[in-house]
Amino acid sequence: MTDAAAGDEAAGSVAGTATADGTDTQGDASAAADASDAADASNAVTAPVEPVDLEDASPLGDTYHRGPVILRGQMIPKDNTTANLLKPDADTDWLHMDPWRVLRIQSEFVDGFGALAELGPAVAIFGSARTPRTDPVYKAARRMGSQIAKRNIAVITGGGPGVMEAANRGAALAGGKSVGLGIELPHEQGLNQWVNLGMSFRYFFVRKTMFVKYASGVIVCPGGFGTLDEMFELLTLVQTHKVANMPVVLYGEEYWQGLFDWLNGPVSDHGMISAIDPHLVTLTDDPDEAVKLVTKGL
Ligand SMILES: C/C(=C\CNc1ncnc2c1ncn2[C@@H]1O[C@H](COP(=O)(O)O)[C@@H](O)[C@H]1O)CO
Repeated sequence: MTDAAAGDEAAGSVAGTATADGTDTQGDASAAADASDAADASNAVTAPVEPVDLEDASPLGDTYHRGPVILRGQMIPKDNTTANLLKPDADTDWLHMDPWRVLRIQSEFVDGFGALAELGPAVAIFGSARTPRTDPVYKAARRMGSQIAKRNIAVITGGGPGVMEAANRGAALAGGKSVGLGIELPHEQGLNQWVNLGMSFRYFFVRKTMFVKYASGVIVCPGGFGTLDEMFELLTLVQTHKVANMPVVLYGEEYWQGLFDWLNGPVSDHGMISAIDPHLVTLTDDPDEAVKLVTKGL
């Protein structure tokens, strides 16, 4: 006999039901009597017993409810959710399963929104994690970070090395808000030392949401897959009107020209994109012009 059945017997029901909690109720035919019994337990002793319609009883025995799902016979679990909750875990596999992961993702969104809600106007600077400090692009990114901060606009980067460090460095040394939204990567050192408001994310997609939600313009410096991913995500969201139109400035004409020739050439000729709005994406070699363009509406 299952726990559920044992509970039903105690309740004096022929075809009782058991909840996922392991608390038992009587069968459907006596549901109304159940409700009034619950309202006044003392009446339950003296109230006349309602006749149970045996026709309604399942030949499979008790019904076990788990939310909208019902289980009968051999499908009824031997334990119940409350017992599972209270049971000490020898096996921790559940920690790595999707339902639990959903809560971690949710908490990352909550932390991110909480950290950035009062940031104010901001511009994101994307670019390679590998740019050496001696590279002219590093110098340019540092200048752009500084110029943006001097306009009282926060600078948001991926918080890593290379272009990210340069932009954060410029912003922090200019006395501005220098935001680093880092990503947890094995063997990586974490946020660069020039970040004064930082958070490390486990999930790339949560972190990308933060860039898009809190930046009102973006400067894209030369970079690889990470930079391209961030730029194309933004362009896709703008194109599909999921986010408001915002200036996207590509720093480094020679570096980017080939990609945009290809987009405006074969990709457009095959009808895969409509012509790129020249107001949306601008290429420049001048860090000051990049800053002017990206901060125009702020
Ligand atoms: C691979 C190296 C460092 C990785 N560390 C990163 N930290 C934070 N953000 C990163 C990192 N790597 C990539 N990103 C993000 O992508 C963009 C740069 O990627 P790319 O492939 O180098 O173009 C950047 O905007 C970040 O948001 C080397 O030490």
